[in-house]
Amino acid sequence: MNSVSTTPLPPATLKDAAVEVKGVNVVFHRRGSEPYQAVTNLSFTIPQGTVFCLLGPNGSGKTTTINVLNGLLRPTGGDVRVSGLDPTRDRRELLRRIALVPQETALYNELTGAENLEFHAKYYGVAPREVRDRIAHVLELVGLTDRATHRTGTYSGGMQRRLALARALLTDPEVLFLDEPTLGVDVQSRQAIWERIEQLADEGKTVLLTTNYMEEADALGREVHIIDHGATVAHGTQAELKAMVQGSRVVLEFAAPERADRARAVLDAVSPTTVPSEGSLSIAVPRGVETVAFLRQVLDEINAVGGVTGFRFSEPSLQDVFLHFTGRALRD
Ligand SMILES: Nc1ncnc2c1ncn2[C@@H]1O[C@H](COP(=O)(O)OP(=O)(O)OP(=O)(O)O)[C@@H](O)[C@H]1O
Repeated sequence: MNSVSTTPLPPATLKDAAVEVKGVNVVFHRRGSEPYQAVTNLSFTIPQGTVFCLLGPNGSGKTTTINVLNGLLRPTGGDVRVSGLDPTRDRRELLRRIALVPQETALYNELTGAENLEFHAKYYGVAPREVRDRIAHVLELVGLTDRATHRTGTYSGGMQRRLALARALLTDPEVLFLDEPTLGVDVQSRQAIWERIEQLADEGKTVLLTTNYMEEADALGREVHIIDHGATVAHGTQAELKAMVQGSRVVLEFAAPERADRARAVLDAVSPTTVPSEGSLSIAVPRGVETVAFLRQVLDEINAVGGVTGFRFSEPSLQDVFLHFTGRALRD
């Protein structure tokens, strides 16, 4: 499942690049306020048949980038190609080759799952003789065959997201854009969606997904591109990104979340901390001669706060990479 690779990325050639983004800028002009630069000099290439994660906090420009790629938004500057097409100029042709799963699933809650798919298939011109088979196929893919005749208003959030994915697959797209595909989804559905995404890439489809879940970016794909305030923070395979962060981390577990909060206030002065889960803190430990002195200082500080119930070392996560480059946690 986890496709972390330690080998460097081979350069994508123009021939096998499904998505190319070069120096893209997006500036929004908002009435009564200064122009707002939502995307700054963004560049990346996605080879065909791979999964690519755009990881960033809320408001970092992920949806804006997706809108540029599917031709909804013309960039202020830069160059974009999707399946070799210019998304705004060749939008009609582009829409035949791509599919988008937006954050809002926009299903018809009064219709059943199968009826939602049928409506979409007809709207997007799937050949009538193929509609039934395609619907059965995509329902099977997302594991919703047995709920096909139920109204989607009765589906859980995770099931609605899976149906939205099925809907996008009806037209057999070459490239799929998934905007935060597991936002607010339960753990089981999340796992099912991750598996489908990897399977799609194995079948030759190209998938760009946005997320602000670092676990998602860790679990999926060949390359992660981290953005903040619309600009690139770092990019590479998961292993390459983690290798950019020097040293191990110490994770401290506390008896209660309030204790962890108090310790964080104290320890942030020593080294920026992250919060892997409520009631615990993760602190970067410098390598080299200062390691022992650093650990002694941390232990002295938390001894004063009290309430520590556990202590372990851990290797860097993508959260740590984000913290390393921006000075703050992804989800702060
Ligand atoms: N049409 C618009 N006009 C003006 N500002 C906009 C417009 N669309 C987005 N923005 C601003 O651009 C920034 C990036 O927004 P965007 O929706 O791309 O972020 P995001 O990373 O997808 O966030 P989230 O994770 O919350 O979905 C935000 O500050 C947002 O308010």
